[in-house]
Amino acid sequence: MPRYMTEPAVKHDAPSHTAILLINLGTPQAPTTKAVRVYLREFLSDPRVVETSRPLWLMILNGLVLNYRPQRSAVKYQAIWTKEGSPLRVHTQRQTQALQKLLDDAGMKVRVAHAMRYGQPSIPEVLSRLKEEGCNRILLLPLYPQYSASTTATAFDTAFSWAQLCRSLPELRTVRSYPDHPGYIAALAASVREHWAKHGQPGDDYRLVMSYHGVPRSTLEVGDTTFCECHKTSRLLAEALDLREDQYTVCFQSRFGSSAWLEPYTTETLKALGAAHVKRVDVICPGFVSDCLETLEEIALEGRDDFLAAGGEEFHFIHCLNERDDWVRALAEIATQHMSGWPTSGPQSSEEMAECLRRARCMGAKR
Ligand SMILES: C=CC1=C(C)c2cc3[nH]c(cc4nc(cc5[nH]c(cc1n2)c(C)c5CCC(=O)O)C(CCC(=O)O)=C4C)c(C)c3C=C
Ligand SMILES: [Fe+2]
Ligand SMILES: [Fe+2]
Repeated sequence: MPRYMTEPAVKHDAPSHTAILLINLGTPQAPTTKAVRVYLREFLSDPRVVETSRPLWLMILNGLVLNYRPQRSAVKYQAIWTKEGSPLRVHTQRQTQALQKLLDDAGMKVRVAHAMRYGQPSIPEVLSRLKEEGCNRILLLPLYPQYSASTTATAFDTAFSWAQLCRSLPELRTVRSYPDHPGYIAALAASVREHWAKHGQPGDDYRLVMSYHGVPRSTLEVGDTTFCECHKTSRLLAEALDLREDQYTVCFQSRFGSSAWLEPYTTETLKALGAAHVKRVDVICPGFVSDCLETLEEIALEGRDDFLAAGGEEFHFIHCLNERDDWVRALAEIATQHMSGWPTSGPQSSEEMAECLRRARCMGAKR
């Protein structure tokens, strides 16, 4: 068995293309215990996600977590599942289509595809397809504005593992994070202002709660930058909205297991705000650009209950950016900045290939 993939026959005059690969987390195929177990097994076996010692963690995962969590999580997925499927998948597909249309309308010749880190369509599968289609410049653009080793780095690891098997490598570029991109911040601010226009301007007893997906606190101590990037986004969003420091709160949700995660926790924050008789909270989740289980269930349903049960009066959830025009424009800007120098105006013949053809050096090559 050859170690590296066999390449299609060389066509010296074949056009080469530029592609953007949007990468998201992935989601179960169905809101059933079985499908959620398959998804969680792949997700939670990733050493970038759970850094506990392997043998110990695999015992806990197989002996406990995969026996109990899939059923509980499936009930939560059922509460948010749509006719078209999982919200995370639906929004990622729509973002892909919207970005493709925007670039087409702008006259750019760039392919846009998406892949999921867990489940389908997988990163290796989509990279192989793009390569077969002649894309030899591929920009990896994770749909995570803030960097985290548990999301961004594992997506890149997967792409690079695929690349390690390629004989003829495409050019690969990565977008690490974009927590302060002006277009991203402006789209978030516009979504809040539109929400205020619809539900009334906030009064005195008001808090804009900015909730991000947490990670174990130990990862901050060893150099993960999630915490700082979340705070940077929050400060810029508050500035764009002219909010005073006492009008907004940053917190972290989705804690998994019993170790300490980034604090303050969203659940405790909402309960404390309710108990302190803050009349109204609006919750926005700037770290998620597609509505998903963590926003539609954990915040919009559970978070609401927590706040109201603790004594709060009015709770609103502000939807993720999803396929808002201003967000798709921001994505296009982020991608264009990172594709700088790459041909994006039409199918190109590689100069080296043309040169090779001119000199007839490879004319005898069978492949
Ligand atoms: C076990 C540790 C986890 C880490 C670390 C983690 C980081 C992390 N996750 C997201 C984004 C999403 N996570 C989602 C679901 C989800 N996350 C974990 C665990 C960790 N995440 C689990 C077990 C689950 C599955 C659901 C459950 O059983 O609770 C989702 C939603 C997926 C969907 O299908 O809708 C997203 C999105 C980020 C951004 C992040 C690090 C910053
Ligand atoms: Fe998560
Ligand atoms: Fe959750």
